[in-house]
Amino acid sequence: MGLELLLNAEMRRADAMTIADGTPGRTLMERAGAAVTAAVARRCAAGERVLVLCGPGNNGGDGFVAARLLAARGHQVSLALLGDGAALRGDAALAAAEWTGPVAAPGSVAVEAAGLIVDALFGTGLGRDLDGEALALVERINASGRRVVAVDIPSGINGDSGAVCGAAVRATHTVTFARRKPAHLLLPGRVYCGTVEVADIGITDATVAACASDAFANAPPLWRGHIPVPSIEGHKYKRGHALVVSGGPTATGAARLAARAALRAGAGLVTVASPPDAVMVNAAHLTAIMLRPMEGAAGLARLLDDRRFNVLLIGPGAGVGQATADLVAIAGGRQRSLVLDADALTSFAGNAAGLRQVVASCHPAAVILTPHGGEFAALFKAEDEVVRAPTKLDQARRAAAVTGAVVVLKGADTVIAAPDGRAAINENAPAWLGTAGSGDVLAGIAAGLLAQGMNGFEAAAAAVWMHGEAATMFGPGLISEDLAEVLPKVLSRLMGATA
Ligand SMILES: NC(=O)C1=CN([C@@H]2O[C@H](COP(=O)(O)OP(=O)(O)OC[C@H]3O[C@@H](n4cnc5c(N)ncnc54)[C@H](O)[C@@H]3O)[C@@H](O)[C@H]2O)[C@@H](O)CC1
Ligand SMILES: Nc1ncnc2c1ncn2[C@@H]1O[C@H](COP(=O)(O)OP(=O)(O)O)[C@@H](O)[C@H]1O
Ligand SMILES: [K+]
Repeated sequence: MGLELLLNAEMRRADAMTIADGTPGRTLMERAGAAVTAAVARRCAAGERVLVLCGPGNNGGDGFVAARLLAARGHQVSLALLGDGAALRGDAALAAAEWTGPVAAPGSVAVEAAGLIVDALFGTGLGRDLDGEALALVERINASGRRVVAVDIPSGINGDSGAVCGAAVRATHTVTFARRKPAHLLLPGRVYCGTVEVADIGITDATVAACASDAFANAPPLWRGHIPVPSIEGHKYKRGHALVVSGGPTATGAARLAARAALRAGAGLVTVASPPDAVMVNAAHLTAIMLRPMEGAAGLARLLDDRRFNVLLIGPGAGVGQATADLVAIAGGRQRSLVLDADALTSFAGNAAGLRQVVASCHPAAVILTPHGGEFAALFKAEDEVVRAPTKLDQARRAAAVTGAVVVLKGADTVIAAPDGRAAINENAPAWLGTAGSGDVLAGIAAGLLAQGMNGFEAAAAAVWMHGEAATMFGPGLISEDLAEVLPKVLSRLMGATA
């Protein structure tokens, strides 16, 4: 199954195209119900009690199909319908007509008595917050502690944003169709889904390609072909030289974390540019990484006269204020690839337009911005269309469009967005990656990949994935210093897979 993600409207279009191409909607619903049935059957012994809760739309239709097929397999199935059976329309009405068992009202069923619950209340058609009977039912499902298989999306989760609309079913497993939706990856939706399975219901890859809008799950097939593989004929200068700007004497560690990650990610050389009063602190801790003194923006400008510095990373430990904004502006005018993180971003709080100018002055070199949620909110506080975008995916995409940079909006569900509209949602970061300094390491990995000539979007997406993978491989107890040391294992797996 491809990595494309389908928004609600795109999924509706894919359904409609498939129907127009000759597969009746009722057939799609039958396949969807069959996939749910198989998922339930894998979790329940024959004869076990299954409660199917159906809603008023086609999600409920899938539930009626599953109920019929589960009963035919010998399960004890009871079914409740939210709303009036006579109000069912289209395929859902046809599926309901084939269910010959009783249809109960939700208020009259003992949710706790079920071995497993099938949640077929709402899917991609959820139109507003749950209230009244729907809200009460979802609360009873969650209080029951029963296993729940959700059809398409746990009811109450918005498929585009992953947001909880009033309340949402906490599923143990979710069966979705054709491709995953953003809500299966974005928080909080992802944690409500349990495990997620994608069932093929006959929507072709060509139909998905025609309907999808360049949003993907972040995984190696998106960028593996761009990962630089060192050549026997190469040398260190062919692998790029990253310059990482250090903070003052009491704030040098962040730059060194980033510098080491850039070197481990494969940059041929890495130099830390240090304020003069921090040079001895940095010198005491650097070995393979080189060190140059740098006095303010004029000092940075002089260093950048050396064309071999092809990537610059500013932000970790830099301090918020005009001095850091000046460093960024100087770097921008020199057409080098840039990674801007942390304080470099906050120094442009409310001034995304200023950052846009810097990005434009780097062209055609790539610029990657790596804000966490707080830095993002500060940077874009004057850009209504960014901060008010309805989903994290939209926010990152609009931020990329506004600045012209690749934006990495971090979190457990990091979104990477390019100005051309491509976007990826990351899902491999373990919770223990949220540790002091791990963002500095991410910025360093991105700089290391850019130094080797990777394009901005691919470098950013690969960096985020490698960062998550390194943390997963290391396991709990991780501190930021550990991340770069696991990168060789991550890289050799990636390169092994290209061979
Ligand atoms: N042909 C198709 O379009 C297919 C659709 N499929 C299923 O159909 C689902 C989408 O069906 P629909 O578009 O009918 O949408 P849903 O079944 O997700 O929900 C729409 C229905 O719920 C009501 N509703 C929405 N929000 C509500 C709320 N907060 N409180 C109370 N009522 C609310 C709407 O008025 C409407 O009746 C998918 O998630 C998938 O499960 C599958 O059967 C595959 C084929
Ligand atoms: N709960 C979490 N689960 C997974 N990854 C997380 C979690 N919290 C934070 N991260 C990741 O950890 C990194 C933290 O970056 P950042 O907030 O800049 O921290 P720092 O400033 O300490 O370097 C980001 O890559 C982010 O995506
Ligand atoms: K559902």
